[in-house]
Amino acid sequence: MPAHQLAPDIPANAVLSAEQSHLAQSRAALQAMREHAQSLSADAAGDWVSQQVLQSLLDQRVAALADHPDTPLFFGRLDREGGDDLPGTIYVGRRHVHDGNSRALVIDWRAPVSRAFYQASPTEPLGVVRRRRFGYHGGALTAFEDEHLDQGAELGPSKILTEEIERPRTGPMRDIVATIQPDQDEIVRSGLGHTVCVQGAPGTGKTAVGLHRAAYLLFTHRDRLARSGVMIVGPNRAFLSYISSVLPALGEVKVDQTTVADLLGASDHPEDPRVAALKGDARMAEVLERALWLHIAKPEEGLVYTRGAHRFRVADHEVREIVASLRGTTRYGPGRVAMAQRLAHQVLVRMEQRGDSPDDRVQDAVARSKPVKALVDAVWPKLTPAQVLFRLLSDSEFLARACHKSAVTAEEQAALLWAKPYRGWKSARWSAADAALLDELADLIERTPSLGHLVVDEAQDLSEMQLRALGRRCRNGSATVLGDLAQGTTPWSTTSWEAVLTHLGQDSGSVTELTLGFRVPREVLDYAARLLPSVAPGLAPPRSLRPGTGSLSVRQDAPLADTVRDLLTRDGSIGLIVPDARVGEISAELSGLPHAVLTPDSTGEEQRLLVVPATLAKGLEYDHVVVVEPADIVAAELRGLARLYVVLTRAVSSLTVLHAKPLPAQLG
Ligand SMILES: Nc1ncnc2c1ncn2[C@@H]1O[C@H](COP(=O)(O)OP(=O)(O)OP(=O)(O)O)[C@@H](O)[C@H]1O
Repeated sequence: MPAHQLAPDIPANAVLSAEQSHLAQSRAALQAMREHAQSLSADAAGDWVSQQVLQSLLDQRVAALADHPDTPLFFGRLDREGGDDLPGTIYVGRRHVHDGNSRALVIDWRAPVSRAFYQASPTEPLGVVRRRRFGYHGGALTAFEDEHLDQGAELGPSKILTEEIERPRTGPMRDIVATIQPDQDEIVRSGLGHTVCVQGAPGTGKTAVGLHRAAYLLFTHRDRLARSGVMIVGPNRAFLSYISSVLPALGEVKVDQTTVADLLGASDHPEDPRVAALKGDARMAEVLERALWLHIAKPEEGLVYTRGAHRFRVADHEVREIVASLRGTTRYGPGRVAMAQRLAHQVLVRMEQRGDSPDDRVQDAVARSKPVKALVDAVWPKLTPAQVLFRLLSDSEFLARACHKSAVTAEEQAALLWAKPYRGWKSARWSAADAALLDELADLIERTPSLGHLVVDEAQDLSEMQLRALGRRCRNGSATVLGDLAQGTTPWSTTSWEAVLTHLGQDSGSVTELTLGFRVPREVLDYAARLLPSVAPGLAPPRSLRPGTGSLSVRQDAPLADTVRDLLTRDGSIGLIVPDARVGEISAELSGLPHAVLTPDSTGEEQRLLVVPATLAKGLEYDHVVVVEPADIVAAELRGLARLYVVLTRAVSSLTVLHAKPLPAQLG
C-alpha cells in the first residue's frame, strides 16, 4: 500500500466524524474565547486615554477571535513521536484556539511546532509519524488525506493540494496557508534579521510568500514589529486591492499596504523615459548630496550678541571652524540646529569669561536669538527638498557644480535640465522619477524613520533611486524583495538582484529562487516562455505544476464578442487584456455584455468580465485570459516584449490570443 492514502470521502466514516467533532469543539472554544474577551472591561485603566487605548486593544482582540464560518479553523493535523513536552497530536490552523483548561485545540501555523506540517518528509520526518490534511466544502470538513512519514516510502501527489490549486479564482487573492510548499515555507520562516530576495517565474507564489512572511514575522516578533511597523509595497492600487484580503484573513490587520508612488508622494507629471531613467540612476544620489551642501555659504562675518550693555563677539574664523566641524558629520537639518547651539556656546564662554554664570536656558535663548538665527540663515540656509531640486533642474551652472567630480556627463546634464523651467519651486510639476529625488533630499535634510520590515513586490521595476528610497525605510530592519527579471517593464528595470540589494542598502541579503508555477498551465507557460530568450536571456524556462492540456488557443481574425460569450459559459473570472490605447474601443464593443474596466484605482471586482489595460495586468490573475493584439502591446512600450510576457502569464485555466496583425516573431 502506498504511504500516501486518500481516505474515502464518506461522512459516516468514523475518522471523519471524530475530526468533525474536534472542529465543533474548537469552534465552541473559539466562541468562549471571544465571549471572554468581550466581557473584559477597559474601566480598570487609570485615565481616559489609557481606557481608550485598552478598549481599542480589546476590540482588536475580539475582532481577531472572529470565527468565519467559511474559513477552515484548522487544515492539518500532525501525529508526532512525542518525547518532548508538546502534545503528541496537534491541529494546525490559522490561529491558536484553547479550551477552558488552556489545552491547545488548534495551534497557529506560524508556531515553531507547526513547521513540521510544511517541512516533514519521509526522508526527514522531523518527528512526525503521520500528517493529515483536511478538505473542506464551504465551512464543513468533508475529507481528509493521510501521509505516513515513518515508513520511508515516497509520497504521491496530494489531491487536496491539487484541488486547492485548481479551485477557480474569484475575487481577491486568498491565503495559501494550508498548502504552503517546503521551499516557500523556508522563505516565509526566514528570520527577521535577514533580508531575502526571491526571483521567481510568473505564478510561483512570490506575492503569496511575501504576504505570509509578513504574517509570520508579525506573529513571531509581535511586540517589536508593533512598534516599528511592517509595510507592503506593490506596483499599483489595483494590485493592492487584489492582495488586500490576504493579511486580514491571517489575522493581521495592522499592516500598511502602499505603492511606491503613494509612499513618495503622488508626482506623476509625464516625462521622457530616457530622462526618467537617468534620474533613476544611483549616480544622482551623489549629485543631490553635493547640490544640497553647496548651499552652505562661507562665513565672512562673525557674530555680535548684545545682552544689556554688553556685546559678545564670535569671530568670523571661529564661525568658519564651527561650520567646517559640522559639515559631513550631521544631516543638513540637524546641522543648522547644531550650528546655532555651537554659536550660543561660544557666546556663553564669553559671558563666563566676563564673570557671568549663565545656565542652559541662557544658551537656548541665545541659540534662538535674532542675530544667531540671522547668521545661521545666511550661512546654513533653511531648505526644502523642492527648493534644492528646483534649482538643480533649472540652473545649468548650479547643476554643473553639483555634478563636478561625479560621473554624470555634460550631455546627461543637458538632458536633466527642464526644457521650459518653471517660475518657482512652488509651481514646479514633479515627475515620478523626481519624487525619488525629492525623497533622497528629504533624507539628506532629516533622517527618514525606518520600519521593522518591508515587503517589496515587483521589485524588478524599481529604479536605483526608488530602491534607495525604500532602503531608507528598512535601514534598521529587513526586507523581503520579490520579483522576476523577465517581467521588468520600466526603462530602468534591473538585470541583477545583487544590484537591487546593494541599492536597497541590504547587501548581506540572500537571493533565492522559486521555480514551480502554481498559476499558469504548462501549455500556456511554454508558449509565453518563447519570449524569454529575448526578454531575459539568462533565465531558465519556468516550470508549471499544472499540465493544462488544451488551455491555449491562438486565433487570427476571430470575433472578440463570440470568444468572450463562450468563456462566460464557463466558471471563474475573465480578464480581457488589451493594449492600453484600445480600452475604450473594446469596452464599447462589449456593450451588450456586463463588464467593468480595470483602472489604477479599482479592481472592478464586482464583475466576472474585466477589460484590463496591458500595463495594469502585472501581479494579477484570472481564470480565463484573452490577450488582444500582441503586436500592439509590444509596440506600445520600450520593453513591450516583457509586457507581452507578463500578460501571457496571467491565466489560471485558459489563454486565448486574438490577433489580426502578425504575431511577434518570437512567438512564432
Ligand atoms: N503553495 C501554494 N498553494 C496554493 N496556491 C498557491 C501556492 N503558491 C502560490 N499559489 C497560488 O498561485 C497563484 C500565483 O501566486 P502569486 O501571485 O503569489 O505568484 P507570483 O510569483 O507573485 O506571480 P507573478 O510573478 O505573476 O506576480 C496565486 O493564485 C496563489 O494563491
